[in-house]
Amino acid sequence: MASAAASNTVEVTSPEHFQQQLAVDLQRISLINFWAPWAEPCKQMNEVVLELAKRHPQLLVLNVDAESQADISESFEIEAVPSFIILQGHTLLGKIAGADATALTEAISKHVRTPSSVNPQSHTDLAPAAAPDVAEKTESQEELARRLHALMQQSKVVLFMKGSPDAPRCGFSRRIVGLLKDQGVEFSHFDILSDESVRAGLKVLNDWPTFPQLIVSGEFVGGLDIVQEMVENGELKEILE
Ligand SMILES: N[C@@H](CCC(=O)N[C@@H](CS)C(=O)NCC(=O)O)C(=O)O
Repeated sequence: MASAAASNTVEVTSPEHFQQQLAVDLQRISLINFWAPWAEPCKQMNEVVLELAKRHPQLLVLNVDAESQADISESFEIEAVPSFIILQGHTLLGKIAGADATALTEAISKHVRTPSSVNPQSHTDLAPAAAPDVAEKTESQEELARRLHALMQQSKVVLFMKGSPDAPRCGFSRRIVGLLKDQGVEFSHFDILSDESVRAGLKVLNDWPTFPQLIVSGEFVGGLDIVQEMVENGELKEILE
């Protein structure tokens, strides 16, 4: 990583290396920073992590390149970068998804300063990144379907992705943005990480389990692989005419 590392910071090079680092002291609190070199929000959070490492010398900071260390990312169910895991030994204390510097700083202060008050949680106890609000809970299936159709028709080309075109939070989303920009396609976007109902609903509506999802004239076209193929065989240009 570009920033000068603090002495309690380690760049993880393999799952074995990761395990070795944790095993040195199972009482120690560690902060795992899942990041990617291409993601703008990670650059900003890497600075926050560096400051936290300096402020708390007893903390172990493990920087994990989420894509090159995919096995580690999968074992913590990391869906997007940046994401942070706080452990004591192998015990999960917390998970923070997204570039939320305040939440990360507060969580680290809590666990590092008062280790005896730590209340370990299991994976299932963890609050989701964004708790569903009341509107989400009370939205009926019909209302959600209407909202999804409206979102899919907000402009001729709509990209449902993780993050935004300027700050994608998944490599697949980053690549489709690059493809569309290379082709000079104008599009609007929706960050599915901001709305769990939209994320789940679109998978069902479009019968497609992943993101990105590209919509043209209100119709589902495909994910990254399909769009890549359509760029190569000229079909994307045809449907945009
Ligand atoms: N091969 C797929 C790759 C997309 C993919 O695997 N996306 C995953 C990771 S970003 C996903 O959306 N998983 C479901 C989810 O996160 O809700 C494509 O062509 O678009």
